[in-house]
Amino acid sequence: MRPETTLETGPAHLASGGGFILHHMRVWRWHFAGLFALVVASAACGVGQQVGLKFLVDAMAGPPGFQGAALSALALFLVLIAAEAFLARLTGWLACRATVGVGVDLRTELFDFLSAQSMRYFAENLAGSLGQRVTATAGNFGALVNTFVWRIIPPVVDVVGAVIIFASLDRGLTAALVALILVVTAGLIRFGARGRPIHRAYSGEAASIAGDLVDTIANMWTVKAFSARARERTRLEAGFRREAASQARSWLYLEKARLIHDVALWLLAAGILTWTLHLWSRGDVSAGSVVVVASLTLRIVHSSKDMALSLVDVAQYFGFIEETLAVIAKPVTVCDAPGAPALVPRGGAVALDRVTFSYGVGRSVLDGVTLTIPAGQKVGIVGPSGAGKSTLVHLLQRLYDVESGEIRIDGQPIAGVRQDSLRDALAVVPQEIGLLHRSVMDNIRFARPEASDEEVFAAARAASCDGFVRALPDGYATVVGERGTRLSGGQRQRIGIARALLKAAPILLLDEATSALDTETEMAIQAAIVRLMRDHTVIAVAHRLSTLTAFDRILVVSEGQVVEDGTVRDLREAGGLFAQMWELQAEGLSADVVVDVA
Ligand SMILES: Nc1ncnc2c1ncn2[C@@H]1O[C@H](COP(=O)(O)OP(=O)(O)OP(=O)(O)O)[C@@H](O)[C@H]1O
Repeated sequence: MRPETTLETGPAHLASGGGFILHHMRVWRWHFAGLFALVVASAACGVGQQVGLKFLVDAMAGPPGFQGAALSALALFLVLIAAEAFLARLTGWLACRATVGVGVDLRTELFDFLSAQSMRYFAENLAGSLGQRVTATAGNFGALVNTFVWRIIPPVVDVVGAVIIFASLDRGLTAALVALILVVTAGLIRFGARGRPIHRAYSGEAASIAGDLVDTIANMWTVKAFSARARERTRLEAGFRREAASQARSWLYLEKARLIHDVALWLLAAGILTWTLHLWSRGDVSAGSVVVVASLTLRIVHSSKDMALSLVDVAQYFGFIEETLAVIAKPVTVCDAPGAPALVPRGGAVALDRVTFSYGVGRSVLDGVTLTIPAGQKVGIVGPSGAGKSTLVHLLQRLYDVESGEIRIDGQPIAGVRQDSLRDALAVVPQEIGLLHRSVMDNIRFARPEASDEEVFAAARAASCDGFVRALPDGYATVVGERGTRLSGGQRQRIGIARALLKAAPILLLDEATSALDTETEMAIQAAIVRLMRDHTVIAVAHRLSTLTAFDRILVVSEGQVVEDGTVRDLREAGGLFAQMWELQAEGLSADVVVDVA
């Protein structure tokens, strides 16, 4: 047996938001290197314009005349403005290509990891919130790149340019500028890092209420049927308010950073301008130098106005991405053993050896079950509701790992083979048929994408669905609606059965697969299954006992144990639980009543 504690932690780069982002940026490294060079060059042109302005003012301070120094300064000024704009547009183009490219990679990898999670994980996490997180990660990455490209790198280049230009004018001025910038930057980075838990809490709250909203919308029938619109509205409103409160905390934190930054910038501008004017009054610097200092200072003030906010935004985007990784990159609890071989099907014999399982804390749902089903046998599983029948079907697919004991298919422990190969050997029709929002044809063919149209039609005929499908507005091309909502329950079941028959796997698992059908259709399908699956193993959970008469053997499950095992005739004669259930059904009562009677 493979203990569930064996965890697949996933690639190391999923351990942190930074590692995850860098890993994907590395794939597009030339794009990002080019992007960085373009942003720096474009911002440098902006700084160069201020120098052009200085030359222009200094030339104007000389004798009048539209030529020589004035003309060169004007030309420099105009060329740099055009170059800045041109480089900025190239930056935009490259940023778009790199960002959307990485967005695809990020979502694909998150989906890979998500789809490897166990069914327990999906029972614990709402699909809507998981989907929202995957989508938002690409959005957050795009926002992160945009923030760096437009709001962080340009002011940094401005500051570096200012330091270089100021150094040519006055050492004291330069030292003061560098000191102030270092203090402000260090303060903002610290402030940004301290805000991370606040932004992370907001992201968690946002994903959770988004998932809740999707869940409520998906179950709108239940909401309406129980006149719960007002109740649900109140509950969701409370969720929105909680999210709003954590959004406000996150937002106001950003505003605080803005305030600190504004004060620091005012001090910077006031100090620099006063000092430069002082230098000019002493005749140490030219009027052009005062202009370049003033215009550069204003440029820093403007371009870095949102710098504080941007740094905190970056912390917020990181917070979002890390929160997503914390949820999605959870260690996988049901995973393939390293180097696990593929299952080699040899007819479809199934064996359970002292299998014990529970869904968590609490009593065992299956308790030391041992049984052997030879290849090709047709086995019906019956028993009261909640007895553990579906759980048995789940464990055979290894949707969960058993707690103790072992399940073998054709002599191979299922925990020791690759999960995909195990599921290749099984065709399953679950209680709730999950149909995709695609055509009937695509849904049936999902089992075997290479199947011909004729094979699809044959499977549909065997599952008694060819007739009604052809009567649909677009026949086999009719789109079934989200989760198959445009079809009746019985129609969905029959498409699910056609899909499983098309797969023609060695073992067919049916979990109340015909419960929504009338008895006549149900019996016709069960007979077709027994006929078509002559050489395959069939394990069918059923409530309507009469439909199992063509089966070789019946297992009666009750309270996590197989309590009876034999043919329909044997069990009816034995006078046990099965015989009681049979009699009650013959009298028209449901099997569940037996639980209370027994
Ligand atoms: N995902 C789950 N998480 C926790 N408990 C579960 C889960 N699925 C089933 N259970 C519990 O396990 C027990 C067995 O459930 P199971 O679905 O196997 O019963 P069943 O015999 O198929 O019932 P039914 O005939 O009503 O479909 C039940 O008590 C049920 O509440």
